[in-house]
Amino acid sequence: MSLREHVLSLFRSAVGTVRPAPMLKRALKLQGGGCPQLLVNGRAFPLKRDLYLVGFGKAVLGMAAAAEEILGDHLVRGIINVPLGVQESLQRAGMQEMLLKPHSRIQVIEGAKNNLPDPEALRGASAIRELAEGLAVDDLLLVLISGGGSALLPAPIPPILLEEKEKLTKMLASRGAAIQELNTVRKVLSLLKGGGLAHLAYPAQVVSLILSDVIGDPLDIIASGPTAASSHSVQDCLQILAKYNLLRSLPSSVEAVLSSSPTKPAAAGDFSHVYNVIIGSNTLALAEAKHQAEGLGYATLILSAAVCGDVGRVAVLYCQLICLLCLRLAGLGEGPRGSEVRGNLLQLAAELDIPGLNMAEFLQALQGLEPQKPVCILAGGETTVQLQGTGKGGRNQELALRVGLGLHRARGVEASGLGRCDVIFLSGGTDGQDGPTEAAGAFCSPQLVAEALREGLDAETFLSNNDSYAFFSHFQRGRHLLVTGLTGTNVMDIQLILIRATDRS
Ligand SMILES: Nc1ncnc2c1ncn2[C@@H]1O[C@H](COP(=O)(O)OP(=O)(O)OP(=O)(O)O)[C@@H](O)[C@H]1O
Ligand SMILES: O=C(O)[C@H](O)CO
Repeated sequence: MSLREHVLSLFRSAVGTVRPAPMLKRALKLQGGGCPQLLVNGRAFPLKRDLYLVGFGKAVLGMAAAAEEILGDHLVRGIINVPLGVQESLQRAGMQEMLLKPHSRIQVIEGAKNNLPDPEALRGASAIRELAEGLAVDDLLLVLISGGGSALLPAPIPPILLEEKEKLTKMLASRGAAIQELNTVRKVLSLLKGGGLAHLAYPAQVVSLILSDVIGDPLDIIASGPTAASSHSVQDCLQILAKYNLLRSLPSSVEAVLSSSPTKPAAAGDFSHVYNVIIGSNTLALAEAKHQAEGLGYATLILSAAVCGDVGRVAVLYCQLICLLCLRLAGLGEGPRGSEVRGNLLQLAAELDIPGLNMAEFLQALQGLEPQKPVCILAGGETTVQLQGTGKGGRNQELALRVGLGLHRARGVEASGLGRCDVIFLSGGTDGQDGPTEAAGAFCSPQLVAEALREGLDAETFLSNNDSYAFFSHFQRGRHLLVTGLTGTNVMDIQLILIRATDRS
């Protein structure tokens, strides 16, 4: 198999493991018989009375279909809020397994056009709220949560109006607020976020199955943590509003809610009736790909599942890493060039401040890999692109093109080692859609930019207009685009590097 076939198969296996059906089957089991119980990650919850289901998020339809299959007649009723048009697109894509059966007990409400809260999402949130409020002590509420859940579960605290909350969210996002900041504000202004849903469901047992689309898998940030204890207070919210210069332009309704909010977050003890479990994440996807890569004979290491920061700087990090791996395979890793590249990597890691990444330890682990084996490095996370141009692209295609350009330049450096290795780099969105394009991402090699120049395509010109999709669609008629179609899941993005010594026989 070629490197290209390997890299595609590894990406597919990473995504496959966090698809709704396999994920739900791993996490959730039903033990029937006289005293039926639900086993969630091995923990038993007796089904004493009624079992209900609610859910909200972009991947929740497939999760609900898989859950209903497992729960069968034990499920009394369910309500899920999912993105507008998702049933039709899954139908069109032939993904029947992600759709509910005709006589499903789960009601589907579609809303949140363009990932923004709207009256439909509000209607769905009210229905979920009513269901939760009506639960009794021996009931069990299964909650399915995935990315996009914040917009799909709007419940502004009165007198805040939906439009006011939407406007505030939009302003924060357009001023560059990170998801952690955005959701810290959302939690304080909502009846259901920040643990609100879990409170309303009390005294029923609440079990939440969560697909994480946030770096580090923070329970209180993913979909704004409707069943998680919030670690933030109203002061944190005020600080964020001040940072983005919004304190003076707040509607009076928001001011009223902020001034009457409790100053301390709820105690963890208030959540003793709740079991939150992450059933899918970037970390899990990378672990599966690692397992597969080892099976294919690669010496494999995971760099991090939290790679974030400016796409340009992240591209430099990957280029330097590839250069180091090539030097190593060429037996030049310990020379002056190797030391220089290691120094660059330590500096870049410090600058990017990737949560949990210890670059010195990673470099140490690299040295311990079997020297003759081909190498596979896995990573994941979400970069940021500051749009300068008017072109079409996504952060994964932009990253792949930038890495291609960096490797092209590095090939010119004496004793780079790149000429002695076959290299492939892939970056892809696990949801199957990178930005507003039909591709999930793209791959590159050190030869890509030179080959494109021969076709009259200048990578730098495309990059300066954020036009990575146009570049990859034209180059070799799209051969380097990663096209998977919608996958029905989302655990951010994945990057894969495969390197082996060039066969000179
Ligand atoms: N022309 C472009 N070139 C590069 N990146 C782009 C371009 N246009 C949009 N983007 C990036 O694409 C991202 C939005 O796309 P996408 O919907 O895949 O991501 P998202 O909003 O994080 O949603 P999800 O979490 O569901 O993947 C933004 O981060 C934006 O910066
Ligand atoms: O819904 C949200 O808040 C984001 O997708 C993060 O989970």
